[in-house]
Amino acid sequence: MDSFTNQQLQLIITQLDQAIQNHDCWYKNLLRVLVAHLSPEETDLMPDAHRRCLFGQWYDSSQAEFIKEHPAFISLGTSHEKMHHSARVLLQRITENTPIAVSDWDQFSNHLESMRFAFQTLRHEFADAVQNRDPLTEAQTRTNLLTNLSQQQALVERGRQSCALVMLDLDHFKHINDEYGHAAGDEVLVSTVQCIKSALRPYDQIYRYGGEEFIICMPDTTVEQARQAAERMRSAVEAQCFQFAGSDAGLNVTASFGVSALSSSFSVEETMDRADQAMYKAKSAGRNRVVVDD
Ligand SMILES: Nc1nc2c(ncn2[C@@H]2O[C@H](COP(=O)(O)OP(=O)(O)OP(=O)(O)O)[C@@H](O)[C@H]2O)c(=O)[nH]1
Repeated sequence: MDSFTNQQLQLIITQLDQAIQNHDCWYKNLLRVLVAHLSPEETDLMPDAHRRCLFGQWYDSSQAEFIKEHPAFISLGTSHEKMHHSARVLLQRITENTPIAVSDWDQFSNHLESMRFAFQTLRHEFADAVQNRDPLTEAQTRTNLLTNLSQQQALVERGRQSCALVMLDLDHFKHINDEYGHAAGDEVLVSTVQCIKSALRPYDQIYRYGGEEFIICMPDTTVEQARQAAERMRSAVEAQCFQFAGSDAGLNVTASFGVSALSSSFSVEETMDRADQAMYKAKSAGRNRVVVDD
């Protein structure tokens, strides 16, 4: 979800709502045809009926391109296709003027239910992502931080994977606000989060922990790998160059990083504390550096 912008998330929610509404209309019409033995829509009898309905057209369109790889979206497509195939079986009975078998109706109902469940799951996931996002930086808020970290710790405890936390804080950020204004400070925050996200893997998660402090959860990552990643982030942040009124030569910002392993030896809260302490050691040692918790 972190790879989607808020605008993309909002757009997909609107499109999903529209798709749900369209499907309800399609379903009402299907019932009408089945109950009153009317002639079915020709497109509903075609083997690729799932591509011809309004939802199918949207699903295959470039509008939905950016969520094509999302597992819940793929599962929605599968259940939608199955639902159309079983609806076609029912409609064929109407055209042949033969009774509908209860098993065929049950199969259709089950596929319809799975499809509606997939719709709701996807919508909920996207709405949840929007709700738990910091509107300025689009990093996640702290709402699900402890729950998500506890889940990661459970995987670590079962020996499934390693996991590392990286705490980072912009250096002398107050000076940027004081010297160039709050809007300039905001721009630095937004750009820095973008810059850090582009250095992360899709399943790493970045949370806004405080004003200019962020915490990154890196699943399947050892402390050494996290240190190297933090080092890459540190130099990417430092390479940014901002142009604000009064900063003719361009303004560079830096950040200090603390790295700690999420293990069974310490609680999630203690691990965050240790990453925080490592980050403060980086500040005390001169800032713009990465310190690993020892
Ligand atoms: N523009 C902007 N500033 C923010 C936001 N949230 C917090 N801040 C500012 O971030 C600054 C943090 O300052 P300090 O805690 O003194 O830290 P610092 O200046 O970065 O100094 P060090 O951390 O010691 O390097 C304060 O001036 C806050 O007002 C925000 O959303 N936007």
